[in-house]
Amino acid sequence: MGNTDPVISVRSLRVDRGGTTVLHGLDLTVPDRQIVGLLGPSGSGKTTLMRALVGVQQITGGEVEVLGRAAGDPVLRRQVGYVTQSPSVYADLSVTENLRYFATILGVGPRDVARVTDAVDLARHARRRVGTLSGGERSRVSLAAALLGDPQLLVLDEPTVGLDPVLRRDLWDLFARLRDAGTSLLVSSHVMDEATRCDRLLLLRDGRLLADDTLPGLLERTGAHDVEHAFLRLVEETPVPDGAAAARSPRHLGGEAS
Ligand SMILES: Nc1ncnc2c1ncn2[C@@H]1O[C@H](COP(=O)(O)OP(=O)(O)OP(=O)(O)O)[C@@H](O)[C@H]1O
Repeated sequence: MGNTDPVISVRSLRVDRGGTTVLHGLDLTVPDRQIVGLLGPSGSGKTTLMRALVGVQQITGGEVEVLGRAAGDPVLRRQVGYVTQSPSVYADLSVTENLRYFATILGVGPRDVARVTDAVDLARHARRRVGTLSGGERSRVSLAAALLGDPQLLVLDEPTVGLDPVLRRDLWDLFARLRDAGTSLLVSSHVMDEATRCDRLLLLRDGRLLADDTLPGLLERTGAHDVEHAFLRLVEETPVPDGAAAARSPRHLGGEAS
């Protein structure tokens, strides 16, 4: 893979969950060494797309390529770090104990534990049990675990949810440092103002991509003054596909399997 190749390339991706189509033929790319924001309301399909990228989601159709390989290829295990929405670390172990445990699974050494502890600025809490840390500190432990294999790509599912503005800013500063050090990041959020921290944006709604653009490009194209209004304009402009209107009618509400 050359330096200018995208780190993620998705073609005609379709995913059905519980008998319902939740991703409707997505086409998108994520460039190397950028922070790409995956923005969309709750239920728009962000987690499903991320699961497909890391190879844990069964897909109905299309192709998903990550770092030049099919998503889920075992070689990608160390090259792609994935942080899910729910905590993936043990509350009753210390920061270091957690990281040593995941380092053993990945086959990396203690030097990497120290490296990632410093990267997320948790050295002073290294001996604290994770259960006693704040929400933001706990998120950083999960992120540190994802950084252990020195991944080329980080896939982060709503990492700032529930954090106060200061912690959110600190975490976005950390993402920018990781990007500057050569990592590519795909970060999902339903907080539209986090768009300002991203190099590019993917706007998702009801399992369809409304935009794949930079923030300035998106604002210019829609004539909106912020991403929230750009999103609303795109929703107004986008024709409702056949079947989608019926699927949203009250008769169908609550009838979907989960
Ligand atoms: N296991 C499942 N079975 C059936 N439908 C599911 C399942 N998991 C998710 N869905 C549905 O798929 C759609 C997309 O869900 P997904 O979790 O990908 O959205 P999201 O954008 O990540 O939402 P949030 O921001 O709330 O996490 C939703 O309509 C959801 O109800």
